Amino acid sequence: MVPFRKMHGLGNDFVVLDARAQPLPVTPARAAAIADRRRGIGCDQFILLEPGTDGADVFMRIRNPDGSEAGACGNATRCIASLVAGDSGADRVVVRTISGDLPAERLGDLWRVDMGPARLGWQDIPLARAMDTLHLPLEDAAACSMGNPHATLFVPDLDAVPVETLGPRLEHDPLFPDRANIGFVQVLNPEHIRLTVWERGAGLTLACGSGACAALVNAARRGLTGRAATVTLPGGDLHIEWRADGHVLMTGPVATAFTGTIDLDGLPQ
Ligand SMILES: N[C@H](CCC[C@H](N)C(=O)O)C(=O)O
Repeated sequence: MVPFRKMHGLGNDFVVLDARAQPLPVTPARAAAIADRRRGIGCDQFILLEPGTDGADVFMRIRNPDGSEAGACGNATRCIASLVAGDSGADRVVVRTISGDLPAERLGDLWRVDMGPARLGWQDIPLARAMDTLHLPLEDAAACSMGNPHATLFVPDLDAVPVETLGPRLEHDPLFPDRANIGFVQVLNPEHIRLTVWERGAGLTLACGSGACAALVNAARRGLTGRAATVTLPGGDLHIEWRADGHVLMTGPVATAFTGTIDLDGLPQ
């Protein structure tokens, strides 16, 4: 039996397994089985902690409920920073992902993460061919990478958007060879936007940290907001700042819902 921790950031929820002390046999199929909300524990992302090396306190591997691997997860980064800090009492933690190192810092009850630079080139996202990433020939979306692919659509009324039909259609559009996370944004004012995200490999979530970063960056590139704003998601608020050096800072809460144990050997290979 292996202990797990169920955490969430604004209702974007995670099952966390800790393989820092010894490796755990978690295949993509097993991660998907754990993420299943009826047959498993249930989560938007499955997180495996591996040992940190040279400058990183921990390595965070991220899987979606469909078993696919993700290069970034903002809400999980805050949760994992607080979990790792809980061991040592540290106020600063470096979380390494397959997309790079993410320094995180405690700010009272909240955690702020340097999510790295927003990448704006069409190859960075990636898109299928060379084009202006600020105006895609697909619903006039804007795209950028936060270590994972994001497209942002600007809409006048978020409540009128059929996210559950449009989301999966755009996620799988041939314009996105690696698929994409699809964010729907309503700009309330230059310091405040609303966002709902249809996540690649996960579907509709209550919050998406990297999606909030991408939404603010794309809104600022369009001149719809300044370089810092509150992003209101269905699960609550994040504060996002696109720093002058291109790095994006995300600030928000962390929570543990419960802990338990799971029999990995009982899961499909
Ligand atoms: N919930 C995460 C993003 C998961 C992204 C994943 N769905 C992908 O395939 O890139 C966040 O807070 O940033």
